[in-house]
Amino acid sequence: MEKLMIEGGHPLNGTVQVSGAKNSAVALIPAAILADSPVIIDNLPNISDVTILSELLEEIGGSTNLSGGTLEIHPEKMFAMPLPNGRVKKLRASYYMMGAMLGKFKKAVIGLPGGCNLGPRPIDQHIKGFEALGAKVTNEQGAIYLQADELIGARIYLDVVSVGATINIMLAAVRAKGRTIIENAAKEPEIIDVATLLSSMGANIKGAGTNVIRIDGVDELHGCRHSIIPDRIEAGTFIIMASAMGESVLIDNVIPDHVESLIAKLREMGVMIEEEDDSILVRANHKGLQGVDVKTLVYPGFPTDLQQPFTSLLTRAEGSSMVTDTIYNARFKHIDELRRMGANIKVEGRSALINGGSTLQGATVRASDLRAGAALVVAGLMADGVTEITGVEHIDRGYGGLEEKLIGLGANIWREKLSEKELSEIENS
Ligand SMILES: CC(=O)N[C@H]1[C@@H](OP(=O)(O)OP(=O)(O)OC[C@H]2O[C@@H](n3ccc(=O)[nH]c3=O)[C@H](O)[C@@H]2O)O[C@H](CO)[C@@H](O)[C@@H]1O
Ligand SMILES: C=C(OP(=O)(O)O)C(=O)O
Repeated sequence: MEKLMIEGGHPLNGTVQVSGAKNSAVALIPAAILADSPVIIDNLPNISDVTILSELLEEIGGSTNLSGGTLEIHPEKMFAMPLPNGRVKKLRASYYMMGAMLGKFKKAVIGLPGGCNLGPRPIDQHIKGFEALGAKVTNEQGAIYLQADELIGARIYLDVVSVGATINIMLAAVRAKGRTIIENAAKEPEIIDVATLLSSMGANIKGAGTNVIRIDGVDELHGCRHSIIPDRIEAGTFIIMASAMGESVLIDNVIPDHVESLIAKLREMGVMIEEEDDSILVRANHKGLQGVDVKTLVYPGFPTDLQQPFTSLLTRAEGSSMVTDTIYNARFKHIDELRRMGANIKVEGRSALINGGSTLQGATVRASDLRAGAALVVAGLMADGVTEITGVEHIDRGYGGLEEKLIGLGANIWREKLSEKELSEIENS
């Protein structure tokens, strides 16, 4: 196990390339199960979620070849191998194996997913969708058993706007008989990306990116080649880092529309941002930043996945700020760690109240989840002295080549192996 070390206070300058989107990649890889011939996915991020999903495809009899951001998937020999335990627990997106295997084999056994611990993350809307399509779904000893004689299109209204349920139902419905309509669907760009891949495989999907998606089932899906959209959350994280420590930072390979809610808030704070076709330039504001209030919402609202790194930035803004997470009310595990670094933040219910203007001090802190880790990296870049971040495995789920990218911008960041003593402290905590 390793820890990230950051010597704070170095200004950031230069260009950083954004990778392909994690939350697309983790749906596109399982989607390949539905094809009858090879699928090639380009622009994959170099993250552990991608590696684990590729291994899961091998567990069910597929063959995969991952090289330099391109994954070739051969689904021809895949079968409905039960996956009640093991790798499925290591990430959230293994739940997409349910929709894809149900769609292809009409049956699946998949353990309940892992992923970031953000408080309760039920999958009742996924199950409601599978049942509406005709599957019998049971939960036995922490695994979901799905079985259908045949899948028949249905009208499904989601009680909660859910990215995962929208994609999972699409995956199950593309090879169902007849028409499926998903109402109150999520509209995130990653949903459009998945629909684009499925359409290239021969699926018939209309309305992805709106709140009503219509799917006309087809008998067969074939292989194709697809390139993943840029990661708006990684891009947003670098935009936040540049807002905190940048002199002149170009974030390249980003779709500015996808980060509009973040850009609007940063401009309100006084950050100077220029949008180009597929890049964003952040320039230093020497007059200082102002605090703002922000509420996370479903897309196109402010993304919950940027709430944690944005909170770190607000510790350096003048005045008070309130951050409210309406998607995950317990997504505040980074706050205790930021306090250790000298931040003045109180959590009340779903909100964090930040008294800004603090100069953070380097400290030993722990990333409890992926974006908490990103928040601590932002804090470490701003802090006086050295910050040590453990829990790096969470950060590696979503940020490929983070140190290299930050070193390229002028940060002083490196990895060290944890000592025996540090390992035993973590095990006993
Ligand atoms: C792999 C992936 O793409 N992860 C993203 C996905 O997670 P995920 O797909 O798990 O998140 P959802 O959009 O499903 O969750 C949104 C809200 O709906 C609730 N809910 C969800 C499903 C359900 O069946 N019942 C239910 O009540 C959740 O508890 C949460 O409060 O979207 C989240 C919200 O943008 C992001 O933070 C995650 O990065
Ligand atoms: C919550 C996240 O990921 P996951 O849903 O994969 O746990 C995230 O990417 O911020």
